[in-house]
Amino acid sequence: MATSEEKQELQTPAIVCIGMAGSGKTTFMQRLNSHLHSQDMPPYIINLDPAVLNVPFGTNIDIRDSVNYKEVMKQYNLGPNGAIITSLNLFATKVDQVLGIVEKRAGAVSHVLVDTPGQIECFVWSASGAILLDALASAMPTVIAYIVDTPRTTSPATFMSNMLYACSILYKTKLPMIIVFNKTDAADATFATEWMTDFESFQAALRDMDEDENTEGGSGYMTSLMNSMSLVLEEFYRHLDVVSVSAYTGAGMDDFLAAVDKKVTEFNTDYKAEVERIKEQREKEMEQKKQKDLNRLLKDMGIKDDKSKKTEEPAMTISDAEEEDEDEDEFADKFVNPEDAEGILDVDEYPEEEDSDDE
Ligand SMILES: Nc1nc2c(ncn2[C@@H]2O[C@H](COP(=O)(O)OP(=O)(O)OP(=O)(O)O)[C@@H](O)[C@H]2O)c(=O)[nH]1
Repeated sequence: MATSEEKQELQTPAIVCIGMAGSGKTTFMQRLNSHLHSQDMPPYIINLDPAVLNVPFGTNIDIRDSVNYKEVMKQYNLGPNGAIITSLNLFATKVDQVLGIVEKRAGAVSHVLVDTPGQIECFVWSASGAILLDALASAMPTVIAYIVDTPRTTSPATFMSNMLYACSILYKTKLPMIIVFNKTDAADATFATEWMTDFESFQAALRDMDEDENTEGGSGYMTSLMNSMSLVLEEFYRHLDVVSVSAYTGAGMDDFLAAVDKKVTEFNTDYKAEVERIKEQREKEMEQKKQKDLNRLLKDMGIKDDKSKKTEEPAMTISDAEEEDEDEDEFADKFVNPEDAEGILDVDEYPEEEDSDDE
């Protein structure tokens, strides 16, 4: 892994694509990938969706090479969402390894692109999602691209729900966010940018919705609730950059990259200190918890074996406990896809890393 000095120098942005199922994350990544390649700026690509069948572009690290989603479902008797969370948990046990590879590569690429599962909550609200995002953010400027399906967001009620979701992700991840209105070839996103910048225009849309009883949410209560919510969201909108793109036609890709550059500056000035503080606090808490658990274990084992020997000869030593941790790692290793000899490491790329970058 890179030293802390190298870490400070690493300015390659990581773009984490998050969005509701079908919003176009994968297609957007595909378009961004080809756009960057066309400008001689190849990115580094990570797929964190264990359940996706086909990824229409080459990936450098793919969770599916390390964790067999269907096997996880079978062995743990889990449904689709539980299996996604468990697969991410297993993958997160290797976060140091993954980060080591990304850090080595990141200096030679323009961007690190990360695709996530469409089941947003499985990633954003899971412990493993937080671990993976924290790890990325501690290594390089990390930006969330929240992809919105524009044609499906034209009603004020759906628009507000989507923005509230984005708002909760911003506060959960504490990372700079760009709202990407995708599919603008099918529906122009001007209405959305207007609603976000001009409170009056959103109020007018709400009034129209209220008058038309056939539209969703056309009740007085809903309109009044949304009126109040939109006031709350005004503050949220101030922290965002908004771009309109079409993953199909490629429109808006340069605007998106300009917004990323802006967010990288913001990350370095406003977010980095907070990310470091959270990381330190989490490490401290984990260390305290580990120590507490170990003390409790030693105490329990001592009482069980021989009370008089308790202080002189504990039944379990720290190294025993560490061995137990290693056993847990071996357990996680079993989920590494046997077809991939290198486990979590990209087979094509890992061997050449060793010579060139190790110093
Ligand atoms: N018209 C139009 N359709 C798009 C665009 N981007 C994606 N789509 C379509 O939207 C659908 C979903 O796209 P995906 O890229 O699979 O969406 P996703 O968010 O990755 O989906 P999940 O991984 O299931 O969450 C597909 O049918 C795409 O062809 C776009 O810019 N314009």
